[in-house]
Amino acid sequence: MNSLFLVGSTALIGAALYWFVFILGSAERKGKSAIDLSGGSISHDKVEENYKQYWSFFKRPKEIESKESVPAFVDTFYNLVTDIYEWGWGQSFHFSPSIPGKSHKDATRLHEEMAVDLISVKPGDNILDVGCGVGGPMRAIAAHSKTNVTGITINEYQVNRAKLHNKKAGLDYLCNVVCGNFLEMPFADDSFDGAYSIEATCHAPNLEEVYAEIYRILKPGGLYVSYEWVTTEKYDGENAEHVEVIQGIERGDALPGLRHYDQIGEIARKVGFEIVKELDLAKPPSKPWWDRLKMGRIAYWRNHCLVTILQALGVAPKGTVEVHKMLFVTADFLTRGGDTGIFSPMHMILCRKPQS
Ligand SMILES: C=C(CC[C@@H](C)[C@H]1CC[C@H]2C3=CC[C@H]4[C@H](C)[C@@H](O)CC[C@]4(C)[C@H]3CC[C@]12C)C(C)C
Ligand SMILES: C[S@@+](CC[C@H](N)C(=O)[O-])C[C@H]1O[C@@H](n2cnc3c(N)ncnc32)[C@H](O)[C@@H]1O
Repeated sequence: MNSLFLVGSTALIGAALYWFVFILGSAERKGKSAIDLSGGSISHDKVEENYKQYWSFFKRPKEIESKESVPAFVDTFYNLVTDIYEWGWGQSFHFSPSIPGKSHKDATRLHEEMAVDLISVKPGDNILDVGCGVGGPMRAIAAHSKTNVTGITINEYQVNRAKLHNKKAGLDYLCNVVCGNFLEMPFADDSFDGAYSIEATCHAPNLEEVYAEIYRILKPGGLYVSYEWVTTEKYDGENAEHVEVIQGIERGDALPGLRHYDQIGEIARKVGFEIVKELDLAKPPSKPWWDRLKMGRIAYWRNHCLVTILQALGVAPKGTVEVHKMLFVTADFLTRGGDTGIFSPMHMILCRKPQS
């Protein structure tokens, strides 16, 4: 009787643990498990120190405004968050409008495919992914368009992750990744047929400099599309709640300062682009992009427990719990930005480099 009880309760605890770790929360394939969480290119014992260093940037706002220090600050951020993003969100580090009846994975892919459809490229063309992360969009875009995609990211750890995923997906013959700064790209003038950036150029202290670089590397007549993070027409700089939400988003997402939506077209024109189309993809009839963040709340709590246990066991580096907490708080600011309509992560701008 006693041994039957023991076997029964062990099986029950095992099943509960399995449910807690593997079933609870989003069911998407992430390709990264909690036991592999690292600090990117930062060594295990330096993660906590680097997290403190990340926060110290915000104590010296003048520094994150200077072009020279921003790439290092963004690089540190992505060393700290890349594994957590992949584990808890997937290989595409961006938002997309919810689509009734479709999974997050499908909605994400459709949002990515739309970018390459907009730049009207053909199979065999060479296109650039500006700020490519671990390459989720790049792989979807290469598979959909059969173009050769080169991705650039400032973070070396992401380069290695992206290359590994490209190989695993059998797409390394179309996808190439380089480590570099999008403010000074290692590419020749007029060398790409098209370019896109998905929620990446918001990290630039000066948008004009990235747009000028993209303009330089595009062939005349080439198209560039960007999904920009912006404050909308609803944002009021005198409203304390608005300011709190936007500052929260900037601090939790390594942003040197969010731009207002009406600055984007102006900057693109200034560097020489013709504006083909400009539209906030978050606006109705699109369904809320922030629904996914709201629905993930139970999973975040589960993740917090797991990260705490793994850090206590020495499996996850010291500092991981703090980084996870920061993201938890950021998710709330982003949701408030969406609910109030003062923020959009998908202000789309489609530009052409003139023929002459
Ligand atoms: C474009 C950028 C990144 C956008 C999003 C991909 C990420 C913004 C906030 C991130 C997350 C917040 C909460 C995390 C959660 C607490 C954790 O358990 C699992 C991962 C999160 C869901 C994480 C995932 C990625 C984000 C949604 C910026 C940086 C310009
Ligand atoms: C939020 S992620 C988006 C990644 C990818 N576009 C996606 O949607 O999955 C932002 C990306 O921009 C890159 N990035 C930010 N600043 C950069 C810079 N100065 N030079 C190159 N890449 C940069 C980051 O390294 C990261 O890969």
